[in-house]
Amino acid sequence: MFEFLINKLKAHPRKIVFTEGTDPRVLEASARLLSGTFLTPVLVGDPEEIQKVAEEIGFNIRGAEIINPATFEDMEKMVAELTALRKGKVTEEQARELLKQGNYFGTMLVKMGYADSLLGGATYSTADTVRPALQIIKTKPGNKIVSSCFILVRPSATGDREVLAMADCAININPTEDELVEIGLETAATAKLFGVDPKMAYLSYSTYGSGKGEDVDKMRGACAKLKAIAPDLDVDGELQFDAAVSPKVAHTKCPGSSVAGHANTFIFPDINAGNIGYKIAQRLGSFDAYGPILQGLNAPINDLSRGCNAQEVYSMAIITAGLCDD
Ligand SMILES: CC(C)(COP(=O)(O)OP(=O)(O)OC[C@H]1O[C@@H](n2cnc3c(N)ncnc32)[C@H](O)[C@@H]1OP(=O)(O)O)[C@@H](O)C(=O)NCCC(=O)NCCS
Ligand SMILES: CC(=O)OP(=O)(O)O
Repeated sequence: MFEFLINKLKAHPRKIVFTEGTDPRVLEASARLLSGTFLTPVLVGDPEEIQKVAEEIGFNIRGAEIINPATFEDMEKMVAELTALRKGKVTEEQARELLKQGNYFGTMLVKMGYADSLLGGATYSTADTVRPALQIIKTKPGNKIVSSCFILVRPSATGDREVLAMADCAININPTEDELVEIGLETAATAKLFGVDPKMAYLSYSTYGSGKGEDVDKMRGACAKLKAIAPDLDVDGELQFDAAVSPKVAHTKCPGSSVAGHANTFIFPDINAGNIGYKIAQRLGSFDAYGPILQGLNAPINDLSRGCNAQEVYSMAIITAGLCDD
C-alpha cells in the first residue's frame, strides 16, 4: 500500500522525531524502521529509560538517535528561537518550561532542522500533539487552516483493496462553509496521493433539501463553492451517507448524481460526525485507518490515535516522512 512512499524515502532518506520515545509501540515501530535504511527514528526522552523499555519488550533500537530535552546541548538556542517565534505570547521562562515537554521540544527539532518530520500522539491527545505545530510551524502559504484526513483501507470482494478518504475527523471542531471548501480541496489532493480518484460527498442528515436548516445549508453551500472553484472535481452534496454509498438508495433519493452511490471521499459537517464516523468504519467495518494525516501544515507532522498499535505507528511514520516535499 505504501510502497510508493518507501521508494521515495529510499531515494531520499529522512529523519522522523517520535515525541514519545519511551512508548513500547513507538520502540517496536522504530526497531522495524531501523531494519531498513530509509527512515531514522529520533526518539525524544531519557536514553536509559528508552533503552530499558526497548530491552523489556525485546526490540533492538541500535541506530536510533536519542535526544533528551534535559541534556540537549542547544537548549538555550532553542529557548531563544521559541521565544522569538511566539513573541508577545510566550516569555523566555515559559518557553523553557514548554521545551521540557516532548511535544514542544520535538516540534522545535523539526522547526530548527534537526529532523525532517514528526509523529506524536501515542499518548499525547490530538490537541496536545497538534497545538505546538499550529503555533510554531503554522499553515502553508496559501492555506487558511490546517485540517486532517483519514485514509481507510480494507480488502475488497474482488481481492483488490477498497480505499476511502474521510475528513475532517480530528482537527476543526465546527468548520465554517469556507473552511469546508478548503477541507474538500485538501482532501481531494490527499486522496489522489493514495490512489483514490475522488468522488466526493458533502455529508449531512439531508439529501438534496430533504431536511432544512443551517447545518444542511452549510454543506450544500460548501459543495457549491467547491464545484465553482474546482469544476473538474467530482463532488456532490448535501448527501446522506446511504445515498452517498448505496446505488439503490441514490437512485431513489438523488437520481442523476455522478457521485451518489459511488462516493469514496467523504466530508463530514463537524468533528463529532467525522471522528465517530471513521471509528465506526475502523472498528465495525474492518477498515485499517491511517491518520489523522494533517493537511495544510507547513511541515510533515502527524498525530496518532492513542488506540494505535505498533504497525500503525510504523505505517504513519512512513506516510509522514514520505510526504516531505522533495
Ligand atoms: C486543534 C486545536 C487543538 C486548536 O485549538 P486550541 O488549542 O484551542 O488552540 P488555539 O485556538 O489557542 O490556537 C492556537 C494557535 O493555533 C492556531 N490554530 C487553531 N486552529 C487552527 C487550525 N485549524 N488551522 C490553523 N491554525 C489553527 C491559532 O490561530 C493559534 O495561533 P496563534 O497562537 O499563533 O495565534 C483544537 O481545535 C482542538 O482541540 N481540536 C480537536 C482535537 C481533538 O480532540 N480531536 C479528536 C481526536 S483526533
Ligand atoms: C484521531 C483520534 O481520534 O485520536 P485519539 O483516539 O487519540 O483521540
